[in-house]
Amino acid sequence: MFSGDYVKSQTALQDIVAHSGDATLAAKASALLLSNFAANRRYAEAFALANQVTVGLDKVTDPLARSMLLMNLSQMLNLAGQADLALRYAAMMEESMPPGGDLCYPRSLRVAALDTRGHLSSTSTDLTEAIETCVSSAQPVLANTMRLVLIDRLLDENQPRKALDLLDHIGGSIRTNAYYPHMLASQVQRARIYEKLDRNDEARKAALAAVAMSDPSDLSEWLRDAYGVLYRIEKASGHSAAALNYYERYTAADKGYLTDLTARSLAFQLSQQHVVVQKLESEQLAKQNNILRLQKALETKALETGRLYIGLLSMFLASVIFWLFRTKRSQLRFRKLSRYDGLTGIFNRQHFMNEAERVLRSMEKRHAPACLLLIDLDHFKQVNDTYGHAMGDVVLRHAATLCQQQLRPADLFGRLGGEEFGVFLPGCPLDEGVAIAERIRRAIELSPAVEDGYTIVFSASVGVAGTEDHGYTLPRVCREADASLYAAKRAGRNRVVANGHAHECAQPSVA
Ligand SMILES: Nc1nc2c(ncn2[C@@H]2O[C@H](COP(=O)(O)OP(=O)(O)OP(=O)(O)O)[C@@H](O)[C@H]2O)c(=O)[nH]1
Repeated sequence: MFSGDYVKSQTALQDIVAHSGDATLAAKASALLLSNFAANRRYAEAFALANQVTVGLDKVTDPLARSMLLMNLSQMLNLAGQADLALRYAAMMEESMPPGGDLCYPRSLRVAALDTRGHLSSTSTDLTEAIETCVSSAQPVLANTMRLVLIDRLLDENQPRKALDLLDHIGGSIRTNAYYPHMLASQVQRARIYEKLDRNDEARKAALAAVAMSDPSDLSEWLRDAYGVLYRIEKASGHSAAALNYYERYTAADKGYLTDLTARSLAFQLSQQHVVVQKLESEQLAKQNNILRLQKALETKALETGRLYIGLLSMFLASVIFWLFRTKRSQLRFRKLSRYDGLTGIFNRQHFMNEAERVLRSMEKRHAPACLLLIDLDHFKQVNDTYGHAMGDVVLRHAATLCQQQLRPADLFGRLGGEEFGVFLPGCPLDEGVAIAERIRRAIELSPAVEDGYTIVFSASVGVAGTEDHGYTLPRVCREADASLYAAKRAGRNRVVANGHAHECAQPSVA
């Protein structure tokens, strides 16, 4: 790079940045690359790299690498007219200097930034201190840079004599160091000084020397100023053609310089825009991520809540179903209790009567006959008295079973109380009813209850009444059947009586 092969040096530096794997080395290479891009007016790349380097600056701990980066950043930003930022980097560089470090660099950077800002005068302490620091730290090139700035200020302040003294003073050093920018700058300044001192021949000579040592494509302010001096001198001398020629060159150089200045500034602004856009994009991305995260959390919560609701609903439904089931079971149990006799499991009196009434209505509509049988066990008290109440229950259950065996599914059968049973035979004429009553009586007579080694022979009296004789009024039919039952009892028990007429009579027998 120092020998002027910028392309080769760029490739090498970029290779180091990308592949060295050494952060310190990469930082130093980046710093040099910044200089390289700036020197070649590749401002867009320079500022893009500057932004990149700024982001990673915290991680650069090596003092030399860090100060190289800070120095180049300060220079770059100053080049873009960003004097405040350049000052900040210069200050950072000075702060990070190890004790005994060379303060010439940060201070001269500070002066350069103050100069860009337009806050510098020939008496500024920053300027004089920077010159002293660079002289005492044996940095003649930087010391001369500061001195040339001082000469510039003296010229602006119309102190050409002082400026000339200083220029003569540093002339030897500039020639010795042979640093091209200084050689050019000192020639241009000499031309300006002589112009101010009305020493036009010397001014022309100095300006022509500056032009001669310049590259015609150079966009520096120095070349512009040299043409400016030449234009004004030729004009003052009345050399219109020469004056016009220099004026054209002056304006071209000025335009080139301003274009370059604008290019730097635009490149910087553009790079800042990229940074802003990137920041916005990453903020946007962060926001989107946040929204997605929140959405996910919300969905998870909704899912959990949904599950909870489903769980609660299921529990609620289960308890309702259970409750309904229990209620239904209780209902069924109560209905059974309210309809059936606890001992024998057949209809109780109430239910028997209700059902008999209902079926009787149906028979009446169909003009079909029906019979009512009232069955009463004979001398049942004796069974209880002889064998005990529990045995009496056995006999009652046994009697119920025997009766049921003689009945059809459509027949109604109930326990009307104590040892009395009722049978309602729908569609059954009286003679058939009597026959059934007789079968029941005989079954009871012939089937003693056997329990605990006892055989209990017992009998029953049956009263029969039919609709054919007594109509379809249940109380009446009941009354008639009861009368027949009473008749059967009075006639000696163990018999069937219908309409007051006894049927077959068997031997009364209680064991
Ligand atoms: N073991 C038992 N005995 C009952 C039950 N209900 C009523 N009894 C008894 O049945 C007997 C009925 O006696 P009574 O009304 O004098 O009639 P009976 O001894 O059968 O005489 P007749 O009907 O005139 O033949 C009483 O002793 C009652 O205590 C019952 O559920 N279980």
